[in-house]
Amino acid sequence: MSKKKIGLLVMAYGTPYKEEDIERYYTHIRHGRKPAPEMLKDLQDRYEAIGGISPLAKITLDQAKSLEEHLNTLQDEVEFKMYLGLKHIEPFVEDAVKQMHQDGIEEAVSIVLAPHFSTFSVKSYNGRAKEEAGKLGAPTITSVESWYTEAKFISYWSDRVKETFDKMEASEREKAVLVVSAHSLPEKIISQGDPYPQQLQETADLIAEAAGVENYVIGWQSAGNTPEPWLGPDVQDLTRDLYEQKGFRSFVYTPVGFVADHLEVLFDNDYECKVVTDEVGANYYRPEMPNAQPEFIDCMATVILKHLKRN
Ligand SMILES: CC1=C(CCC(=O)O)c2cc3nc(cc4[nH]c(cc5[nH]c(cc1n2)c(C)c5CCC(=O)O)c(CCC(=O)O)c4C)C(CCC(=O)O)=C3C
Ligand SMILES: [Fe+2]
Repeated sequence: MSKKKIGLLVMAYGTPYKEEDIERYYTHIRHGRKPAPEMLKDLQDRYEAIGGISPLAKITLDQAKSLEEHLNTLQDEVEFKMYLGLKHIEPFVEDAVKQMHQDGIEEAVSIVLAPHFSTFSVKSYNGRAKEEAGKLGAPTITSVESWYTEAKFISYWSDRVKETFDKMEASEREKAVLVVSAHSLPEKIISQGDPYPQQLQETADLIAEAAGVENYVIGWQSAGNTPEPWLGPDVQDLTRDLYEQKGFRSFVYTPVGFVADHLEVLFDNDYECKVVTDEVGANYYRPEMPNAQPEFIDCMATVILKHLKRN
């Protein structure tokens, strides 16, 4: 008898594949409203600054394929078949669910390539997937809602942080601070009881403890350009304040709300935060993102297998 097939729905943000895709991608992010020419230009310039286009499309696909392959080597009971579903560009989340349905997949497990739960991110991905599956009548999808407490996730980052601090001379280390960050969201999520800010704080506590780092803070980055208040402090302001008020001279940035090299890291950290550290004369460190490193793929596979055992 052949093994039971389980759909592995891997969901991620998505990125323009080529420069001409930037406008329609941005329009999709803005719920169908075209960006004003100066907003579009600003985004085009940021992509230009990181090499014209983001490496994210390739990395996401690599992560998803590696996860499928690794899951199929770790166990022999079921066969995982991967479907990639993106939030803001094709293949959309709905396309992936349609494809699973066409392929006769009856059961699926979904994971979002973002460790923390929020109503804005993980809930909307899973909501879209389940709505489409509901319309089609299949597959049944169970979802991993967050995975930031997975020991292999914490150790990925605490190992990188420890390596970074270990390379410093003792005198530098005394004046070094770890900045643990995620994508900012509108501040109103707090009054709505969203667990996102608390989950980032917990992540920071776990990483700092495991790495033996005493000086650490959480911060928010990449906030949207809208009049409403966004979660703060922003990592750039935070850098300046920590330099001026606390005397820190080395900054180690770990954007743990993301899992890949993309615009928000390559520009918002590696360019924007570095502008501030350069200006004040502080040292800038940003340990490697997980991307498709085997250690990280094994982390996500562990999360999936634990989830299936429980559900
Ligand atoms: C929570 C969250 C994550 C992490 C969780 C997850 O991964 O799901 C994330 C990741 C990403 N966000 C990305 C890109 C963008 N996000 C934008 C705008 C926005 N993001 C938001 C939220 C998030 N975003 C929000 C609330 C907005 C404002 C929308 C509005 O206006 O209502 C904009 C518009 C312009 C700008 O603001 O920069 C862009 C270009 C890329 C791809 C980068 C690349 O291509 O390399 C990635 C991985
Ligand atoms: Fe975003």
